[in-house]
Amino acid sequence: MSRLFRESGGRDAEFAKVELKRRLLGMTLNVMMRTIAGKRYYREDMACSNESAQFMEMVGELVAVAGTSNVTDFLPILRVIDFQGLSRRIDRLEKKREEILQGLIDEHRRKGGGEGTNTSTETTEWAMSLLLNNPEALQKARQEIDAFVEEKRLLEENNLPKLPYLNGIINETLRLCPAALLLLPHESHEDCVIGSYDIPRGTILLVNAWAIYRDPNVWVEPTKFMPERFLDGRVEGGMALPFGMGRRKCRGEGLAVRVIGLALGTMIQCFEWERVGGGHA
Ligand code: HEM
Repeated sequence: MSRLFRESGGRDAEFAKVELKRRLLGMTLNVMMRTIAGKRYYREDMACSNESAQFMEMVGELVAVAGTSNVTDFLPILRVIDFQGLSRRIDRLEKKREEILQGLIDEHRRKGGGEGTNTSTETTEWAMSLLLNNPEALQKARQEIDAFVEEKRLLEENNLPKLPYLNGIINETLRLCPAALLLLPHESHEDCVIGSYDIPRGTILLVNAWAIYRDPNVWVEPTKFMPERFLDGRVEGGMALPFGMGRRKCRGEGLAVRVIGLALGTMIQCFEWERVGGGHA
Protein backbone atom coordinates (compact mmCIF):
# COMPACT_ATOMS: atom_id res chain seq x y z
CA MET A 1 0.00 0.00 0.00
CA SER A 2 2.80 2.42 0.78
CA ARG A 3 4.34 1.77 -2.62
CA LEU A 4 0.97 2.34 -4.30
CA PHE A 5 0.64 5.52 -2.26
CA ARG A 6 4.03 6.81 -3.44
CA GLU A 7 3.27 5.92 -7.05
CA SER A 8 -0.05 7.67 -6.93
CA GLY A 9 1.86 10.85 -6.04
CA GLY A 10 0.66 11.14 -2.45
CA ARG A 11 -2.30 12.72 -0.72
CA ASP A 12 -3.35 15.59 -2.99
CA ALA A 13 -2.25 14.17 -6.31
CA GLU A 14 -4.24 13.58 -9.48
CA PHE A 15 -5.10 10.02 -10.50
CA ALA A 16 -2.16 7.81 -11.56
CA LYS A 17 -2.34 4.72 -13.75
CA VAL A 18 -1.27 1.56 -11.88
CA GLU A 19 -0.89 -2.11 -12.78
CA LEU A 20 -2.20 -4.32 -9.98
CA LYS A 21 -1.65 -7.89 -11.13
CA ARG A 22 2.12 -8.04 -10.55
CA ARG A 23 1.79 -6.38 -7.14
CA LEU A 24 -1.03 -8.71 -6.05
CA LEU A 25 0.96 -11.68 -7.28
CA GLY A 26 4.04 -10.48 -5.39
CA MET A 27 1.98 -9.93 -2.26
CA THR A 28 0.27 -13.35 -2.28
CA LEU A 29 3.51 -15.10 -3.16
CA ASN A 30 5.28 -13.35 -0.28
CA VAL A 31 2.55 -14.36 2.19
CA MET A 32 2.76 -17.94 0.98
CA MET A 33 6.56 -18.12 0.95
CA ARG A 34 6.83 -16.47 4.35
CA THR A 35 4.49 -19.17 5.67
CA ILE A 36 6.17 -22.07 3.91
CA ALA A 37 9.83 -21.09 3.83
CA GLY A 38 10.17 -18.01 6.05
CA LYS A 39 11.36 -15.71 3.26
CA ARG A 40 10.11 -13.09 0.87
CA TYR A 41 10.30 -13.59 -2.89
CA TYR A 42 9.50 -10.06 -4.02
CA ARG A 43 11.12 -6.97 -2.62
CA GLU A 44 9.32 -3.66 -2.43
CA ASP A 45 10.66 -2.61 -5.85
CA MET A 46 9.00 -5.79 -7.23
CA ALA A 47 12.35 -7.14 -8.44
CA CYS A 48 12.32 -10.90 -8.14
CA SER A 49 15.13 -13.38 -7.64
CA ASN A 50 16.03 -16.15 -10.05
CA GLU A 51 14.44 -18.62 -7.64
CA SER A 52 11.11 -16.79 -7.59
CA ALA A 53 11.16 -16.46 -11.42
CA GLN A 54 11.57 -20.25 -11.62
CA PHE A 55 8.79 -20.75 -9.11
CA MET A 56 6.41 -18.52 -11.07
CA GLU A 57 7.30 -20.25 -14.31
CA MET A 58 6.47 -23.58 -12.66
CA VAL A 59 3.10 -22.27 -11.36
CA GLY A 60 2.30 -20.91 -14.86
CA GLU A 61 3.06 -24.26 -16.51
CA LEU A 62 1.09 -26.13 -13.86
CA VAL A 63 -1.98 -23.97 -14.53
CA ALA A 64 -1.58 -24.49 -18.31
CA VAL A 65 -1.28 -28.28 -18.00
CA ALA A 66 -4.18 -28.49 -15.50
CA GLY A 67 -6.39 -26.59 -17.95
CA THR A 68 -5.60 -28.76 -20.99
CA SER A 69 -8.20 -31.35 -22.03
CA ASN A 70 -6.62 -34.77 -22.12
CA VAL A 71 -7.86 -36.69 -25.17
CA THR A 72 -6.53 -39.96 -23.71
CA ASP A 73 -9.16 -39.74 -20.93
CA PHE A 74 -11.71 -40.43 -23.67
CA LEU A 75 -9.61 -42.62 -26.01
CA PRO A 76 -7.30 -44.54 -23.66
CA ILE A 77 -5.64 -46.35 -26.57
CA LEU A 78 -3.84 -43.10 -27.43
CA ARG A 79 -2.11 -43.24 -24.05
CA VAL A 80 0.40 -45.70 -25.52
CA ILE A 81 1.86 -43.01 -27.76
CA ASP A 82 1.27 -40.15 -25.28
CA PHE A 83 -0.81 -38.50 -28.00
CA GLN A 84 -0.60 -34.84 -26.85
CA GLY A 85 2.74 -35.24 -25.11
CA LEU A 86 0.98 -34.35 -21.85
CA SER A 87 2.57 -37.16 -19.85
CA ARG A 88 6.04 -35.97 -20.83
CA ARG A 89 5.15 -32.38 -19.92
CA ILE A 90 3.78 -33.49 -16.55
CA ASP A 91 6.91 -35.59 -15.85
CA ARG A 92 9.14 -32.61 -16.62
CA LEU A 93 7.00 -30.36 -14.43
CA GLU A 94 7.03 -32.87 -11.60
CA LYS A 95 10.83 -33.00 -11.76
CA LYS A 96 11.08 -29.21 -11.71
CA ARG A 97 8.67 -29.00 -8.79
CA GLU A 98 10.61 -31.62 -6.84
CA GLU A 99 13.84 -29.70 -7.46
CA ILE A 100 12.37 -26.39 -6.25
CA LEU A 101 10.70 -27.92 -3.19
CA GLN A 102 13.76 -30.02 -2.32
CA GLY A 103 15.85 -26.84 -2.62
CA LEU A 104 13.56 -25.12 -0.09
CA ILE A 105 13.73 -28.08 2.29
CA ASP A 106 17.54 -28.26 1.99
CA GLU A 107 17.84 -24.53 2.59
CA HIS A 108 15.53 -24.76 5.60
CA ARG A 109 17.60 -27.64 7.01
CA ARG A 110 20.82 -25.73 6.39
CA LYS A 111 19.52 -22.65 8.18
CA GLY A 112 17.87 -24.78 10.87
CA GLY A 113 15.08 -22.75 10.50
CA GLY A 114 0.29 -24.13 -3.66
CA GLU A 115 -1.34 -23.40 -5.96
CA GLY A 116 -3.01 -20.82 -3.69
CA THR A 117 -0.90 -17.99 -5.19
CA ASN A 118 -2.76 -17.69 -8.46
CA THR A 119 -6.25 -18.12 -7.04
CA SER A 120 -5.90 -15.40 -4.38
CA THR A 121 -4.21 -12.99 -6.82
CA GLU A 122 -6.82 -13.46 -9.51
CA THR A 123 -9.75 -13.18 -7.10
CA THR A 124 -8.41 -9.87 -5.72
CA GLU A 125 -7.80 -8.54 -9.21
CA TRP A 126 -11.30 -9.59 -10.36
CA ALA A 127 -12.81 -7.97 -7.27
CA MET A 128 -11.12 -4.64 -8.13
CA SER A 129 -12.23 -4.96 -11.72
CA LEU A 130 -15.85 -5.63 -10.69
CA LEU A 131 -15.77 -2.70 -8.28
CA LEU A 132 -14.40 -0.35 -10.95
CA ASN A 133 -17.30 -1.39 -13.17
CA ASN A 134 -19.79 -1.01 -10.30
CA PRO A 135 -18.79 2.29 -8.63
CA GLU A 136 -21.87 2.29 -6.37
CA ALA A 137 -20.64 -0.96 -4.75
CA LEU A 138 -17.16 0.55 -4.35
CA GLN A 139 -18.76 3.56 -2.67
CA LYS A 140 -20.75 1.34 -0.27
CA ALA A 141 -17.65 -0.66 0.67
CA ARG A 142 -15.76 2.57 1.35
CA GLN A 143 -18.58 3.88 3.53
CA GLU A 144 -18.69 0.63 5.49
CA ILE A 145 -14.94 0.72 6.16
CA ASP A 146 -14.92 4.44 7.03
CA ALA A 147 -17.83 3.97 9.45
CA PHE A 148 -16.09 1.11 11.21
CA VAL A 149 -12.37 1.91 11.16
CA GLU A 150 -11.29 5.04 13.01
CA GLU A 151 -9.87 7.85 10.94
CA LYS A 152 -6.08 7.74 10.47
CA ARG A 153 -5.99 4.00 11.24
CA LEU A 154 -5.38 1.31 8.69
CA LEU A 155 -7.79 -1.56 8.32
CA GLU A 156 -6.62 -4.58 10.33
CA GLU A 157 -7.23 -8.28 9.93
CA ASN A 158 -9.45 -8.50 13.01
CA ASN A 159 -11.79 -5.85 11.52
CA LEU A 160 -12.68 -8.14 8.61
CA PRO A 161 -15.49 -10.17 10.28
CA LYS A 162 -17.25 -6.87 11.08
CA LEU A 163 -17.41 -5.77 7.42
CA PRO A 164 -20.31 -7.74 5.87
CA TYR A 165 -20.42 -5.74 2.64
CA LEU A 166 -16.71 -6.27 1.97
CA ASN A 167 -17.20 -9.99 2.62
CA GLY A 168 -20.22 -9.89 0.28
CA ILE A 169 -17.97 -8.43 -2.43
CA ILE A 170 -15.45 -11.26 -2.00
CA ASN A 171 -18.18 -13.94 -2.11
CA GLU A 172 -19.84 -12.34 -5.10
CA THR A 173 -16.45 -12.17 -6.90
CA LEU A 174 -15.85 -15.86 -6.16
CA ARG A 175 -19.31 -16.56 -7.64
CA LEU A 176 -18.99 -14.47 -10.81
CA CYS A 177 -15.32 -15.14 -11.48
CA PRO A 178 -14.56 -18.44 -9.72
CA ALA A 179 -10.83 -19.19 -9.55
CA ALA A 180 -11.59 -22.92 -9.85
CA LEU A 181 -14.27 -23.22 -12.56
CA LEU A 182 -14.56 -27.01 -12.25
CA LEU A 183 -13.23 -27.27 -8.67
CA LEU A 184 -10.58 -30.05 -8.76
CA PRO A 185 -11.15 -33.46 -10.38
CA HIS A 186 -12.13 -36.26 -7.99
CA GLU A 187 -12.01 -39.98 -8.69
CA SER A 188 -14.32 -42.56 -7.07
CA HIS A 189 -12.23 -45.30 -5.45
CA GLU A 190 -15.20 -47.66 -5.22
CA ASP A 191 -18.61 -48.15 -6.90
CA CYS A 192 -21.18 -45.78 -5.45
CA VAL A 193 -24.56 -44.16 -6.10
CA ILE A 194 -24.91 -40.36 -6.30
CA GLY A 195 -28.50 -39.16 -6.60
CA SER A 196 -29.96 -41.98 -8.65
CA TYR A 197 -26.82 -42.49 -10.75
CA ASP A 198 -24.61 -45.56 -10.49
CA ILE A 199 -21.02 -44.37 -10.49
CA PRO A 200 -18.46 -47.11 -11.20
CA ARG A 201 -15.10 -47.21 -9.44
CA GLY A 202 -12.44 -45.10 -11.20
CA THR A 203 -14.85 -42.48 -12.58
CA ILE A 204 -13.52 -38.93 -12.76
CA LEU A 205 -15.99 -36.40 -11.41
CA LEU A 206 -15.82 -32.70 -12.32
CA VAL A 207 -18.17 -30.21 -10.63
CA ASN A 208 -19.12 -27.42 -13.01
CA ALA A 209 -19.17 -24.62 -10.44
CA TRP A 210 -19.22 -21.98 -13.17
CA ALA A 211 -22.54 -23.35 -14.53
CA ILE A 212 -24.05 -23.60 -11.04
CA TYR A 213 -23.15 -19.94 -10.42
CA ARG A 214 -24.89 -18.82 -13.59
CA ASP A 215 -28.02 -20.96 -13.20
CA PRO A 216 -31.09 -18.65 -13.30
CA ASN A 217 -33.02 -21.26 -11.27
CA VAL A 218 -30.62 -20.66 -8.40
CA TRP A 219 -29.70 -16.96 -8.61
CA VAL A 220 -31.72 -13.83 -9.38
CA GLU A 221 -30.09 -12.11 -12.39
CA PRO A 222 -27.07 -14.45 -12.25
CA THR A 223 -24.72 -12.34 -14.38
CA LYS A 224 -25.24 -9.21 -12.28
CA PHE A 225 -22.72 -8.17 -9.61
CA MET A 226 -24.75 -7.98 -6.37
CA PRO A 227 -22.75 -8.35 -3.13
CA GLU A 228 -26.11 -7.99 -1.31
CA ARG A 229 -26.82 -11.66 -2.13
CA PHE A 230 -24.47 -12.59 0.68
CA LEU A 231 -25.50 -10.12 3.36
CA ASP A 232 -26.84 -11.13 6.81
CA GLY A 233 -24.96 -14.43 6.66
CA ARG A 234 -27.33 -15.74 3.97
CA VAL A 235 -26.39 -17.17 0.59
CA GLU A 236 -28.99 -16.62 -2.12
CA GLY A 237 -29.87 -20.01 -3.57
CA GLY A 238 -27.67 -21.71 -0.93
CA MET A 239 -25.33 -22.85 -3.69
CA ALA A 240 -21.89 -21.34 -3.15
CA LEU A 241 -18.92 -23.70 -3.02
CA PRO A 242 -15.90 -21.68 -4.20
CA PHE A 243 -13.58 -23.73 -1.99
CA GLY A 244 -15.23 -27.08 -2.67
CA MET A 245 -16.78 -29.18 0.08
CA GLY A 246 -16.23 -32.25 2.21
CA ARG A 247 -12.96 -33.92 3.17
CA ARG A 248 -10.96 -32.57 0.24
CA LYS A 249 -12.14 -28.98 0.65
CA CYS A 250 -9.55 -26.24 0.11
CA ARG A 251 -7.05 -26.11 3.00
CA GLY A 252 -6.19 -22.50 2.30
CA GLU A 253 -9.68 -21.01 2.60
CA GLY A 254 -9.06 -19.20 5.89
CA LEU A 255 -5.75 -17.75 4.67
CA ALA A 256 -7.14 -16.81 1.25
CA VAL A 257 -10.20 -15.00 2.64
CA ARG A 258 -8.03 -13.02 5.07
CA VAL A 259 -5.37 -12.06 2.51
CA ILE A 260 -7.95 -11.05 -0.11
CA GLY A 261 -10.09 -9.17 2.45
CA LEU A 262 -7.13 -7.26 3.87
CA ALA A 263 -5.62 -6.36 0.49
CA LEU A 264 -8.93 -5.36 -1.06
CA GLY A 265 -10.18 -3.52 2.02
CA THR A 266 -6.94 -1.54 2.38
CA MET A 267 -6.92 -0.59 -1.31
CA ILE A 268 -10.51 0.64 -0.97
CA GLN A 269 -9.75 2.48 2.26
CA CYS A 270 -6.58 4.22 1.09
CA PHE A 271 -7.25 5.27 -2.51
CA GLU A 272 -9.76 6.80 -4.88
CA TRP A 273 -10.14 4.43 -7.83
CA GLU A 274 -11.26 5.12 -11.38
CA ARG A 275 -11.29 3.08 -14.58
CA VAL A 276 -8.51 4.00 -17.03
CA GLY A 277 -10.23 6.24 -19.59
CA GLY A 278 -13.40 6.41 -17.39
CA GLY A 279 -16.62 4.90 -18.75
CA HIS A 280 -17.99 1.40 -18.29
CA ALA A 281 -16.87 -1.98 -19.68
C1 HEM B 1 -9.39 -17.56 -3.70
C2 HEM B 1 -8.55 -18.48 -3.30
C3 HEM B 1 -8.75 -19.97 -3.43
C4 HEM B 1 -9.76 -20.68 -4.04
C5 HEM B 1 -10.98 -20.15 -4.79
C6 HEM B 1 -9.46 -22.10 -3.83
C7 HEM B 1 -10.25 -23.14 -4.29
C8 HEM B 1 -9.99 -24.47 -4.11
C9 HEM B 1 -10.82 -25.56 -4.59
C10 HEM B 1 -12.12 -25.40 -5.35
C11 HEM B 1 -10.23 -26.71 -4.21
C12 HEM B 1 -10.74 -28.13 -4.52
C13 HEM B 1 -11.75 -28.58 -3.50
C14 HEM B 1 -12.48 -29.82 -3.92
O1 HEM B 1 -11.96 -30.55 -4.75
O2 HEM B 1 -13.59 -30.06 -3.42
C15 HEM B 1 -9.00 -26.38 -3.50
C16 HEM B 1 -8.12 -27.30 -2.95
C17 HEM B 1 -6.99 -26.96 -2.26
N1 HEM B 1 -6.54 -25.69 -1.95
FE1 HEM B 1 -7.44 -23.96 -2.49
N2 HEM B 1 -8.29 -22.21 -3.12
C18 HEM B 1 -7.83 -20.94 -2.84
C19 HEM B 1 -6.68 -20.61 -2.13
C20 HEM B 1 -5.83 -21.51 -1.54
C21 HEM B 1 -4.66 -21.16 -0.74
C22 HEM B 1 -4.24 -19.73 -0.41
C23 HEM B 1 -4.06 -22.33 -0.38
C24 HEM B 1 -2.82 -22.61 0.45
C25 HEM B 1 -2.13 -21.72 1.06
C26 HEM B 1 -4.87 -23.42 -0.93
C27 HEM B 1 -4.60 -24.76 -0.74
C28 HEM B 1 -5.37 -25.80 -1.24
C29 HEM B 1 -5.05 -27.22 -1.04
C30 HEM B 1 -3.83 -27.78 -0.31
C31 HEM B 1 -6.07 -27.94 -1.69
C32 HEM B 1 -6.18 -29.47 -1.81
C33 HEM B 1 -6.98 -30.03 -0.66
C34 HEM B 1 -7.11 -31.54 -0.76
O3 HEM B 1 -7.04 -32.08 -1.85
O4 HEM B 1 -7.31 -32.19 0.29
N3 HEM B 1 -5.92 -22.88 -1.63
N4 HEM B 1 -8.88 -25.01 -3.44
